[in-house]
Amino acid sequence: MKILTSEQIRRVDAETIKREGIPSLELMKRAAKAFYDRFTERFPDKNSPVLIFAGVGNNGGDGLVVARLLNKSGYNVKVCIVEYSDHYTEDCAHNVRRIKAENISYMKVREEKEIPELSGYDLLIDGIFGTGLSREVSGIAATVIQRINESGKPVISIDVPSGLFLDRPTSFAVHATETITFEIPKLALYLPDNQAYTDKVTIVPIGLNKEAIAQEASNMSLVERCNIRALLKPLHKFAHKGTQGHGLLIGGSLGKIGSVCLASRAALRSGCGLVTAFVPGCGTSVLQTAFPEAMVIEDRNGTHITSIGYTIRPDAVGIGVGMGLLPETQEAFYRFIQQNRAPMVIDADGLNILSKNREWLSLLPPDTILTPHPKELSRLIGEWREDYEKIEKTIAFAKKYRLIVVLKGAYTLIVTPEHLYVNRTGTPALATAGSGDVLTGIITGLLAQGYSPLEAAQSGVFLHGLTADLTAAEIHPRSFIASDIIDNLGRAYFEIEKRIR
Ligand SMILES: NC(=O)C1=CN([C@@H]2O[C@H](COP(=O)(O)OP(=O)(O)OC[C@H]3O[C@@H](n4cnc5c(N)ncnc54)[C@H](OP(=O)(O)O)[C@@H]3O)[C@@H](O)[C@H]2O)[C@@H](O)CC1
Ligand SMILES: Nc1ncnc2c1ncn2[C@@H]1O[C@H](COP(=O)(O)OP(=O)(O)O)[C@@H](O)[C@H]1O
Ligand SMILES: [K+]
Repeated sequence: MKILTSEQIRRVDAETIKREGIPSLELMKRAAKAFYDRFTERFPDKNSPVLIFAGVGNNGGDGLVVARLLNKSGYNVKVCIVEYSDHYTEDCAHNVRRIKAENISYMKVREEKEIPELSGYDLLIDGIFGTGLSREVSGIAATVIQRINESGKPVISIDVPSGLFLDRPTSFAVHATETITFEIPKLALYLPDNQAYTDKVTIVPIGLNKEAIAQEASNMSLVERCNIRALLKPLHKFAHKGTQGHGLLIGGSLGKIGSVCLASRAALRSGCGLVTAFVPGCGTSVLQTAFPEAMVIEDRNGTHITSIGYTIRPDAVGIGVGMGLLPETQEAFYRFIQQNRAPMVIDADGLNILSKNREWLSLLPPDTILTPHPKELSRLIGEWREDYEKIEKTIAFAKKYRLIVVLKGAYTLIVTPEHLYVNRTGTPALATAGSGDVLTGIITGLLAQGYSPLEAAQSGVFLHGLTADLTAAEIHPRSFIASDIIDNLGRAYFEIEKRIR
């Protein structure tokens, strides 16, 4: 699904009206109905008092239609029109007349003293500003937003938390508990700098014209289940371990052998036929005991890697987890990347070694995958002031070295020289030791099976997060551990392959 800018969304909106020959009011109704359906599913208790804030633009118009729908189905709703301007859009003005005609209780707020007391409401719906926001919020709209945020009430935002800019940093906006956004994903909803404003995000279709969306060029998109489903290879009847790829995981040091165990197990569970772990001597018996399916090659040194040599021919390599930064290990890493030509994933200490020796970055074959968390990324590309700058710098870095950067986070970003992908699977359950090692293993396993680096990065990140989504009801997110990701990879495959009508 393409991520578009507010300008593009406005064009799709206008094109939908034109191409489908529908009045703009009809599109507003569709949007409000989509919001209403999701809202009533989440909040079925009709007795809970709901206050709807509506601005004077089309976001406010949506809010008013939502008020009408809720009122009609018996919800206890009141409307607060935040009159930050006298210029109502036509569709908003029409719906003000409709709520009057339908006797829905409403008030207009132009100054602070007119803002109603919020303590009597259970839920707030925010329809003050949407994609039309063009400047910092000030005046009465800012005061209302401040009150909403101070109320501590659950706030469900229509389309966008009011005040959130779609294309630049935001310093003040509604703190939404949930945003129900219309059909087109907006990048700002997925950026960590905006976490105070955007908690849960739900995308609802509103029947925008498909060709109008297709016409808009974008180098940003969401990774979706259907994309991953389409790229998964069939498992042939005559498959054998030799046809399913051989993954090699290189890493570990005394006290950090667990990381290679996790990565190797994850690689095998991702479906490759063979997995070998290359570890210092201290890791051999640990690996062979904890994970008998793996083969092990040991470094001549006991405690850390000093020289990476083997006679096997792996189809893909994952290097760096738990490896440490000792000078001999750095040397071994350098010699290895100079001669390795198998597709490669670099994580953890592999990334830290690269940030200490940036000139080595140009030795990496094109499409090598780096999987930094934000701290590791900053060591590679330097600090950033805000997310948009971070993304710009990451794209420049990916272009310069022709790499794929998997920037891990609540929403992991997959950055290639040409495109930015946003992954939405995963929960805070994944904020647990070793979860990144598992991701490295999964991506290595997928690469070994012959997926392209971009496919492996996308599907690896998607599968990894999906395990947490699927187990949310049975493994409490607090007690979920990295091995649970591995144990549920098969389930994630089932989910992706499931036919959906
Ligand atoms: N996507 C779709 O296809 C569909 C979209 N729909 C809905 O339309 C919403 C977009 O509506 P919208 O364009 O009327 O803008 P909205 O956000 O209501 O703002 C209103 C006006 O406020 C102004 N303004 C801006 N910043 C300001 C500020 N800081 N302080 C004060 N004023 C400020 C600015 O006007 P200006 O003053 O710049 O002339 C702006 O036009 C969208 O989010 C969705 O809910 C659905 O109905 C149908 C399908
Ligand atoms: N709140 C969250 N929501 C979704 N995914 C998360 C969240 N926190 C962490 N993750 C995921 O968990 C993994 C953590 O990786 P990393 O920080 O390298 O952990 P470790 O070093 O312990 O292995 C990443 O894939 C990241 O995207
Ligand atoms: K809003």
